[in-house]
Amino acid sequence: MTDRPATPLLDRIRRPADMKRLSERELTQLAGELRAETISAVSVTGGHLGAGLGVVELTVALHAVFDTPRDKIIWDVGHQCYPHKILTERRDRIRTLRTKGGLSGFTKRSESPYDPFGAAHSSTSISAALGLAVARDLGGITPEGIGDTIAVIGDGAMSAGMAFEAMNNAGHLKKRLIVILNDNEMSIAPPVGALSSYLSRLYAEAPFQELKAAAKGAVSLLPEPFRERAKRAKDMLKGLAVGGTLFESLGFSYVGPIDGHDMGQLLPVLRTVRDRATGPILIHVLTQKGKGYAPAERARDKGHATAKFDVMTGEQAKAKSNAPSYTKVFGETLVKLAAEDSRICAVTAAMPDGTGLNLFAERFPSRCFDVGIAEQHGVTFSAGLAAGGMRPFCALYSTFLQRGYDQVVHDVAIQRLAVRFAIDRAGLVGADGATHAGAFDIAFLANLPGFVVMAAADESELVHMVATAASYDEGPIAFRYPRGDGTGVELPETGVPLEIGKGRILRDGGRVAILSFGTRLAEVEKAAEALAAKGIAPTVADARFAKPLDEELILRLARDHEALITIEEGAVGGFGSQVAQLLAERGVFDGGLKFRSMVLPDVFIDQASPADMYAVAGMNAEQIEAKVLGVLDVARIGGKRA
Ligand SMILES: Cc1ncc(C[n+]2csc(CCOP(=O)(O)OP(=O)(O)O)c2C)c(N)n1
Ligand SMILES: CC(=O)[C@@H](O)[C@H](O)COP(=O)(O)O
Ligand SMILES: [Mg+2]
Repeated sequence: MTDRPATPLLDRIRRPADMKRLSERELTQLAGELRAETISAVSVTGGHLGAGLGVVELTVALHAVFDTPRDKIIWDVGHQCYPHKILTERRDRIRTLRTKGGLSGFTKRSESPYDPFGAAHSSTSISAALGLAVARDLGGITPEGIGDTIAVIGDGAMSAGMAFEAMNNAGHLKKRLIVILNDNEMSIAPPVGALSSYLSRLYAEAPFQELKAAAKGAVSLLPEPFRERAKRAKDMLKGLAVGGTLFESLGFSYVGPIDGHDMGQLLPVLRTVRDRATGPILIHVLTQKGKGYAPAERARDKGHATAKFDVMTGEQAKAKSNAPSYTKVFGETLVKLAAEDSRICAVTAAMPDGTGLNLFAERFPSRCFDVGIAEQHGVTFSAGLAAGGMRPFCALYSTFLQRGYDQVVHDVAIQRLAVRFAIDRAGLVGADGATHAGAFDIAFLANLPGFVVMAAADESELVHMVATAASYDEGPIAFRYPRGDGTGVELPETGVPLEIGKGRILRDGGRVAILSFGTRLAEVEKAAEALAAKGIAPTVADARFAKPLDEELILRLARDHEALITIEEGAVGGFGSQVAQLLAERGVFDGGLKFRSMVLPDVFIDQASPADMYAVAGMNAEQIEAKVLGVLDVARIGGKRA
């Protein structure tokens, strides 16, 4: 008789309550199965792999020890939450991650009661956990009740100002609050900054943990022994001499560091904290990003984000494209310009590869600054560079620039400092969904006095816009471009600065003019072809600038056409609203111009492919065509009116 293979433990776990009776050995086994399931799922969907693999044991231990969803686990950023989703009633949908109609790649309140606070932008978890803890103590009511509130925050996310604002407040309020610092010595790129060095120094070399705990009278909080990965005793002892860790100075009890892959350390620490903690406590957990999957462990980014891949080899599916990405075009163009101009420097907030500034950093390390996840600081730091006579390019994703808005207004715009904002991931981005949509920057920049706001219609235009920004010293200037590959147009050898506030006409047509701002131009062109075939050839123009507007061009289009339609990859309040304001001010509507503005709809659009998201937004070629037919009141084939 052969032994039948045991049923995987994971198959018996639908929700955390099913884990309560498992032994430490079984929980360790469960973690192994959970890791394999996470790898298998992400191999099918693509997505954030490394961060989740690093917290598999921590996820199991937290759900085994705490009583979720009454106790609230708040995953910072949320990109590490796939194992958590598998354990919290979502395993059956885990292979729909990041797809249309599927699970979000981040935590999301509307998706599950086990996600008490949604995220995707970093460093919000401690504030949210503190808010929940205070609500609990004030008698706040939620469907599941509120027990412990636990923020799990990475070493990268911990570098952001928000995390410190929250700790400052928590140390003052002295509420029972648990912060788990998941220290894997990685952000997306290797972490930078003094805090990262400080955290490194907190690791121990010798049995300093017992010594430290004894010094604080907290030995009972610590399991024996704490020697794993111990390598930094001296600095720790120095820390003790001056009154403890930074976290203790902020009013937190500090426990750790402990090995976040060892259930034998995680479980007793979490149980002790659960049973004994009174005020705010920080547990410093050491983990390895990408843990347990060799291709991720080996990768430079530790498997931070991946396309679909072959589990056996780790080989990722490659999208075929004949065109470079906008990001690469930006990075390469800036490097060329910086070779000629020693005043050009570049700033990224923890996204050197994502913004293309890795190329700049390689070539001009002393002029490239990764400030960590610190967009607010990045903006004001750039303002300082500009005030000091440099030509800073502050390269941020549109969605993360939102973090630095007051700095854009107060530190840059009001002082008319010539900071160049390179705004990547403009418009809808696809699998990252609503949290990462670059929907608002046109509106929130174009309403600022003195700001120049451009959008590239293709990658060749982007080259010219980088050159325009480099040569513009009169004040702040921004140019936006989307995630992904360009259209394949030929690239100019060098960029030629554009005339500020001047657009261009691409096709002359008849009754209707379509004025595009940004990369919807390709869809507009397709629509124009289809319309021409129906005998309604439109005029097509590329505005290039949302501010200052090309008033002459716009007024001419309005005068010479029965209808004018604007289109942009942004929310209401942006380019179309600026045009409408101009037309209203100049009395153009009094003459009966039919005006339509195609903008992102007033909803947050969930993840899907960019094309599907733009279909939801009503902005693909067919929908542009329908808009034209509708405004001209032309019946569509099939009898439908637009
Ligand atoms: C405000 C903000 N800026 C940038 C990002 C992009 N981002 C996502 S994860 C990440 C790194 C986070 O590092 P860490 O907190 O250490 O987590 P790990 O991936 O190492 O687990 C960054 C920079 C973000 N999500 N939010
Ligand atoms: C979690 C996060 O915020 C980033 O990792 C983001 O997913 C990066 O997106 P890109 O793939 O567009 O660089
Ligand atoms: Mg990290």
